[in-house]
Amino acid sequence: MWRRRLGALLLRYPPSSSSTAASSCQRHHLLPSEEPLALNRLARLFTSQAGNGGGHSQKPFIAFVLGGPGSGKGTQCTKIASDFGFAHLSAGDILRHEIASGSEKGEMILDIIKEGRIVPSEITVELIRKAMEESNANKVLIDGFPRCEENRIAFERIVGTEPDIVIFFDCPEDEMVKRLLGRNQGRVDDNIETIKKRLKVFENLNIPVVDYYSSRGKVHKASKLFFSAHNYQNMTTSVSANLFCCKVQ
Ligand SMILES: Nc1ncnc2c1ncn2[C@@H]1O[C@H](COP(=O)(O)OP(=O)(O)O)[C@@H](O)[C@H]1O
Ligand SMILES: O=c1ccn([C@@H]2O[C@H](COP(=O)(O)OP(=O)(O)O)[C@@H](O)[C@H]2O)c(=O)[nH]1
Ligand SMILES: [Mg+2]
Repeated sequence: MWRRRLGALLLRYPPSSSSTAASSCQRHHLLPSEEPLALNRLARLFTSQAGNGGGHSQKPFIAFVLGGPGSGKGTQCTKIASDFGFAHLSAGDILRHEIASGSEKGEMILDIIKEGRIVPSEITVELIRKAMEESNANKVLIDGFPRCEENRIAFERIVGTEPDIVIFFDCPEDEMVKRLLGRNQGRVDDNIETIKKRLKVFENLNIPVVDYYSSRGKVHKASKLFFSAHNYQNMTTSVSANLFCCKVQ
């Protein structure tokens, strides 16, 4: 793993396309703090990772994707993965896959998910590490992880690296509840009792992770763009590009 370079992204999104991104943001009336930086900043972000010498070119570019339950992480990751050529690793999906395997570990994970609690870090990190290795990708979105500071510390210890960026979906609680109740995927945790618990866990344990990475200048916040069903249905490549550029100062 960690072998291929990041150049493909730059070839696909040269700085000259920045006017498309800018006009797209104007259409969506971003607040000043959420205005996109030029696309060449995005290009620089990736160039600096790709050009960081032998050591760095051997590890993938890692984006943690965080946000409350129902904030749109999975939906947007699918788009970003297809627009930017990232592998999309959803921590929740990986855990549900373990449940489906019928293993003893899976039974324990199911009990935890039903209650909206967080699965022990060693289990999740090991499953993510394996999935990263199997994907052999040079750009990875890790969706819905780390859920708490202990998760974050375990990832850094076991995988031996930090994320390059963190994308944070900042969505109002009432909107998240509405979306979860309408998700219709037959999930054991999309019921109002568990949703209330998940929202508490998000506030108390996940927000500190966002704050930690904010203080390290790694967080890119996406908010207004993703609230309306209209924007959601009309999401385009340039909007995904803006997402990467809305950096929290
Ligand atoms: N911007 C949006 N507007 C309206 N509905 C959305 C939007 N983004 C996602 N959804 C819907 O909300 C639900 C939760 O989205 P999902 O991507 O699964 O969120 P998360 O992974 O953060 O829990 C899904 O049914 C999805 O289709
Ligand atoms: O790193 C993770 C990711 C998920 N979960 C558990 O899996 C559930 C569903 O996670 P997922 O990311 O699928 O939910 P989403 O936020 O996308 O609705 C969470 O509530 C947790 O119980 C966990 O323990 N650790
Ligand atoms: Mg999800």
